Amino acid sequence: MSAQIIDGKAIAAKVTDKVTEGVKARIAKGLRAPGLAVVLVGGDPASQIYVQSKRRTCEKVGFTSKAFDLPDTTTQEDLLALIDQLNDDDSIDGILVQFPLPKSLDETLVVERIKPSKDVDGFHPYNVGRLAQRIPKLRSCTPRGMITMLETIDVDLHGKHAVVVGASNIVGRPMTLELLLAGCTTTTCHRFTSDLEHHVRQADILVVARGKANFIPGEWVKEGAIVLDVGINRLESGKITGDVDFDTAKERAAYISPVPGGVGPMTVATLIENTLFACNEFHS
Ligand SMILES: Nc1nc(=O)c2c([nH]1)NC[C@@H]1CN(c3ccc(C(=O)N[C@@H](CCC(=O)O)C(=O)O)cc3)C=[N+]21
Repeated sequence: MSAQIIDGKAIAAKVTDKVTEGVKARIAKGLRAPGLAVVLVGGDPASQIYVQSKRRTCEKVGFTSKAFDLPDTTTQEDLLALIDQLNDDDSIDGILVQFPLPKSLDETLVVERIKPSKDVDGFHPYNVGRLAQRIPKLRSCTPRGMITMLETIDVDLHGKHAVVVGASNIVGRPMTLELLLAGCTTTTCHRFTSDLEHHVRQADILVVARGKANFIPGEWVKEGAIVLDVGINRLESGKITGDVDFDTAKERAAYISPVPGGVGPMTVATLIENTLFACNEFHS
């Protein structure tokens, strides 16, 4: 049996269509369009591609998108001053500062400076804490996007064993919190996990955010599992691949998300969804 492929690109398109409707509804009521500020510091080529895709999607759904491209030499004070200015700007509902930042800048200070109501990445400790206490407001885009993917599958998550491989602040940890909120029993694996294979083999829901091609062999995937692959690894051939050995995993899984065309597009769609939410809920 071969798994059903979870088409992240198609699900993301549905999400952004819904946001387009939401923007139109605002305009029809005489309200302003939502505004997203996208801040990029330095010229990392991968970041430039992601940022472009976010800006393009903003325009497609009718948002006002403000681009800030700052040089590598930007100081901490300069960046914090820009965030203060955007926090006070009534035409801006969401502030996205693309990560990773150049090493001279402190990502924690930056995240904590963004007003929680404009934190459309869902990285601020306030928003992560809300999720941890089952009262989410703005939710981290990649984890929330994966929950949207799971909602398209006819499966009851209650009591399912979800195993998350990776414990980063932006994906692994908030994904564990999302799955816990959804009623799963959760296991989080990380660099100190002693028997990764044992844990992965137990997973009804397997989420992998490790950043290493073919990190999870298909034979480890439980028969009938749902597999969500967050990895984006560029091979020497130029091809992009995930963290799971897709070809063998798809023979065992019931559902599996591909790379590209899986979780990645959902991240962008959720950012857009979060910006409309912030606009309607907090700023109007
Ligand atoms: N403040 C901040 N927020 C982020 O959300 C954030 C960030 N920093 N830094 C980098 C990561 C990475 N990320 C991706 C977004 C879209 C795709 C995406 O759309 N990928 C496509 C294309 C892949 C490709 O061709 O490169 C796909 O998987 O099909 C991937 C990765 C957001 N991130």
